[in-house]
Amino acid sequence: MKIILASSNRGKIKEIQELLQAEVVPYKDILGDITIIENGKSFQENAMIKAKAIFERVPQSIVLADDSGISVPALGGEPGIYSARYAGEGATDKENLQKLISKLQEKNIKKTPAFYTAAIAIASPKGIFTTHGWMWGEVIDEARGDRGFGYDPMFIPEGYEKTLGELDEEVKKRISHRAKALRLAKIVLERMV
Ligand SMILES: O=c1nc[nH]c2c1ncn2[C@H]1C[C@H](O)[C@@H](COP(=O)(O)OP(=O)(O)OP(=O)(O)O)O1
Ligand SMILES: [Mg+2]
Repeated sequence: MKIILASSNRGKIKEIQELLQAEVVPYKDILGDITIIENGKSFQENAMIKAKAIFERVPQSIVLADDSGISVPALGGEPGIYSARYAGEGATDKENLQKLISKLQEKNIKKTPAFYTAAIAIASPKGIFTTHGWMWGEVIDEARGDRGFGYDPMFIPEGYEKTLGELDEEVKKRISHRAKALRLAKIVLERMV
């Protein structure tokens, strides 16, 4: 079964290709660049917007989208659904990470609880389905290590002492928000054939 991935984030594409035991093709390989406006009010809405935008252009296919981000309760839940544009529209991963580090530093917070959320949407001829996954841990006021992507160098998962930038990639594959949401998505995909 071929799955079209409605994402242009390389870190996500790599993780999803490794986690789903199926042929996963990024939409850009089929359709080229498309601008999708993520103006939903939740991770779930944004995942559905992305999945539908690609499905409309390739009907009869199976399209999977991921909308995700990190939330810090001590900062009122920031950046949440705005994670990709925290440092402004078109900001890089490094700029967003630096902005979150600066916010913690401004408040003299060295370490505070945080969680990642992933919403997966699957658009298919059988309808649209969504799943979620979460990963709890803490964020720190500096970046350590260069594994993973996005906010990973400042995120320490619960039960560990190192950041996802430092930990073996196998750890993230086992416990991440995306891994958990994809485990549920696989159950949906099994019923597509
Ligand atoms: O496991 C993760 N490890 C580190 N950072 C992460 C992770 N998961 C999401 N994030 C961050 C990256 C980005 O700042 C935002 C996702 O934003 P989001 O709109 O879903 O993705 P995106 O714009 O990068 O790619 P696309 O929409 O094409 O899938 O949250
Ligand atoms: Mg996005």
